[in-house]
Amino acid sequence: MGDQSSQMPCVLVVMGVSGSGKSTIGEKLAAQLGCIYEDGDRFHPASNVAKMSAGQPLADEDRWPWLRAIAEEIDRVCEAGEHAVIACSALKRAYREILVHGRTDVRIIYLKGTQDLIAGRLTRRKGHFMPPGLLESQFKTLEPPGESENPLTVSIDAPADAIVDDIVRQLRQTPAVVSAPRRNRS
Ligand SMILES: Nc1ncnc2c1ncn2[C@@H]1O[C@H](COP(=O)(O)OP(=O)(O)OP(=O)(O)O)[C@@H](O)[C@H]1O
Ligand SMILES: O=C(O)[C@H](O)[C@@H](O)[C@H](O)[C@H](O)CO
Repeated sequence: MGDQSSQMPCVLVVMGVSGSGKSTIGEKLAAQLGCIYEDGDRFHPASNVAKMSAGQPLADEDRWPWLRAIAEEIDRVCEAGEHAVIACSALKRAYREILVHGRTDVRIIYLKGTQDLIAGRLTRRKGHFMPPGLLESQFKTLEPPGESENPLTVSIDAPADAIVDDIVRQLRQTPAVVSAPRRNRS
């Protein structure tokens, strides 16, 4: 990550519903930071992609092995001393727990937008396996990250380059690591 590596977490997980811009923003962000970009979709087993392509939402059971594979990749990147931006919908808190648990050098970036805005973008998107019809279930499943997860949240209602600038500015301003748990004072 060039000069910025010292203040950047090892892995930035770009999360949000399908169509929120994870790939678009994630690729540009990685280019700006000078690190690798990885799309979480490549860790899906073929059965998951087939299910989504057929218009069926994934269940928790479908997502656990996929999330564990991404967590393994996060460990590999960090152990190798690399930096990466990884796109992963990570819709529920329990899913993010798998990606973040015990890893202090991972930061969540939440791409926040309305269903209307994203639906419009998805109907215009071409050549992607994910049908726009699954957006409603993505929003039903979504648990936006809470404060205790120390997310970096950005509005997606802006041009992609402006969103990336916003993320980089926030990364510089906020501490990467959640503060240590408070000691028991008794
Ligand atoms: N800030 C933006 N302004 C306008 N269009 C955008 C913006 N960000 C993304 N898009 C467009 O919206 C569509 C969805 O973006 P993208 O494919 O990056 O989302 P995603 O979260 O990676 O989706 P999925 O999870 O389904 O792979 C694409 O056609 C992309 O070009
Ligand atoms: O958790 C999920 O339902 C899936 O990961 C989806 O979010 C897709 O992977 C992605 O959005 C399509 O590219």
